[in-house]
Amino acid sequence: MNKVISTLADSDQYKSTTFLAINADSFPEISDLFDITAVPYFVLIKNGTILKELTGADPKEFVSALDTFGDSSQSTTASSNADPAATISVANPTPAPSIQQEETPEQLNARLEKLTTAAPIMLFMKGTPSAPQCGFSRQMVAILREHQVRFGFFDILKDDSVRQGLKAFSDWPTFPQLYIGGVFQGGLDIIKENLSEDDLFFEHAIEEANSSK
Ligand SMILES: N[C@@H](CCC(=O)N[C@@H](CS)C(=O)NCC(=O)O)C(=O)O
Ligand code: FES
Repeated sequence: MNKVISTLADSDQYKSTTFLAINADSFPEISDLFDITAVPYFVLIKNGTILKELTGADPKEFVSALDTFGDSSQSTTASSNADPAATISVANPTPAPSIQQEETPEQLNARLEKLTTAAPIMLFMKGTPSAPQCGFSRQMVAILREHQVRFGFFDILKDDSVRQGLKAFSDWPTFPQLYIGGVFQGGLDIIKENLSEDDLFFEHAIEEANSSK
């Protein structure tokens, strides 16, 4: 999405749009303001009003939102994103369909597919990296930070469908859960074990994910 955003920012078509990217961890007051519970997260703002909030890495959806709301008048798009070596930002989950329209298992599956690939490395955790709600999630964040791994996250406490659905999706009953390149890697114990066998586990897993694209 970083590439998508910078391409759009450079194009003439969106020259009246301001693209801003922040590392949510460095600006907790902004993350709090937008109630960010996942990352990456995008907010479309015009004349001080939030028009749309998006999560996940879906360039088509992003451009279509821009085209729906953007016009030649002044508009601003804030995109959350991160500095290298820092935890990323934010986000409300892709909102589940409204209550009248119960989410079907297929829709949930599609949503999980998107969420698990929303960033190259995605952590599904209890709480947020800056405020983990469980020791296991806290430890996973500490390990990722110690290895200077840049990651997106999703707070499963904010969405019970994702919390329960992901257990079946990954065939793993607990959180935290780490995904690299959309591939489930394991929970805390597995990641610790992988690191004890290979200090460069993250680098290798990322390489593997890139080469199988
Ligand atoms: N040994 C586990 C620890 C994680 C764990 O036991 N998580 C529990 C308690 S936080 C959990 O997610 N339970 C299911 C749930 O809360 O939905 C690991 O390696 O990740
Ligand atoms: S929330 Fe109780 S052990 Fe994680």
